[in-house]
Amino acid sequence: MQEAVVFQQVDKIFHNETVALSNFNLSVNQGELVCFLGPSGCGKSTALRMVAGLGEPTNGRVHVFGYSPKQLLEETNDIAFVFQDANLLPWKNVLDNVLLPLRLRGGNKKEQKKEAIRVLKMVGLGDYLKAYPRQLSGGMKMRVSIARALAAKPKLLLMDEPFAALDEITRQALQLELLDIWQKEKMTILFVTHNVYEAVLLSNRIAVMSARPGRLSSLMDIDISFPRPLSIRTNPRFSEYVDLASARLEGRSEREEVL
Ligand SMILES: Nc1ncnc2c1ncn2[C@@H]1O[C@H](COP(=O)(O)OP(=O)(O)OP(=O)(O)O)[C@@H](O)[C@H]1O
Repeated sequence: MQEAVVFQQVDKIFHNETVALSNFNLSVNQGELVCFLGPSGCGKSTALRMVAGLGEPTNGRVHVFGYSPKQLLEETNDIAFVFQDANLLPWKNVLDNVLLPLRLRGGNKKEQKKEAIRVLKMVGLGDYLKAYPRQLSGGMKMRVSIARALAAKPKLLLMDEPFAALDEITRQALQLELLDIWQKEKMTILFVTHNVYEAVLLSNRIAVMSARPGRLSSLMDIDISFPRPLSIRTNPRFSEYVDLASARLEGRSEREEVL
């Protein structure tokens, strides 16, 4: 299987001498959905931002599809980013928000519009193309943000706690939609969360990180088949993975773990 993202002995030390990552190693294969799970401040966002070309490692290397992230960002549309904040332009309607990055890039306008409408329908916003951000709920804004990322047809989607600010029902709906989209579009997804349930529901692998300075403390295969309906949460195997991930997150010893 081809590697999508590789962290090789990555250290990140900020100017104020904060050591955010120390000897961080991880290899993600194409088509995987990997969650970075770790305590607050352990360097999850720092790691993700480096993959997006927003910040360089102090030592070590990050490569994406064999290239440096900066090169990939400048020369291709292979990477898209979804943040916790939907970051929509309030004076543009839903369709235009999704179209904006495509328009900036140039190309066939008709095709771009067709693609923007396709992804907006996929995230359940087909009836809201002309609505403005102020007319949308938090969950709908996040859907627009996801649609905007998908419209670029990225090979790699980076998501930094995209559902953290949402209520539980909306969060669950979007988690399932994301899994559905991932299966349809077959891209690689890196997803940052500190929510153990979310990590187990979404991931085919979880990269558990230790408290700062962040290292990879454990890699967990989540061996539960897709599609995963919400009812999976009542499955004993799901609970076992949640217990195991929690134990690893808290740094408890293997003997105390459930699996
Ligand atoms: N630009 C910066 N300058 C200095 N320190 C920084 C900078 N960005 C992040 N840090 C520090 O690096 C550490 C890791 O931050 P990061 O945001 O990557 O953690 P995180 O795991 O994503 O946290 P959270 O789950 O709370 O969002 C933190 O101690 C943070 O204060």
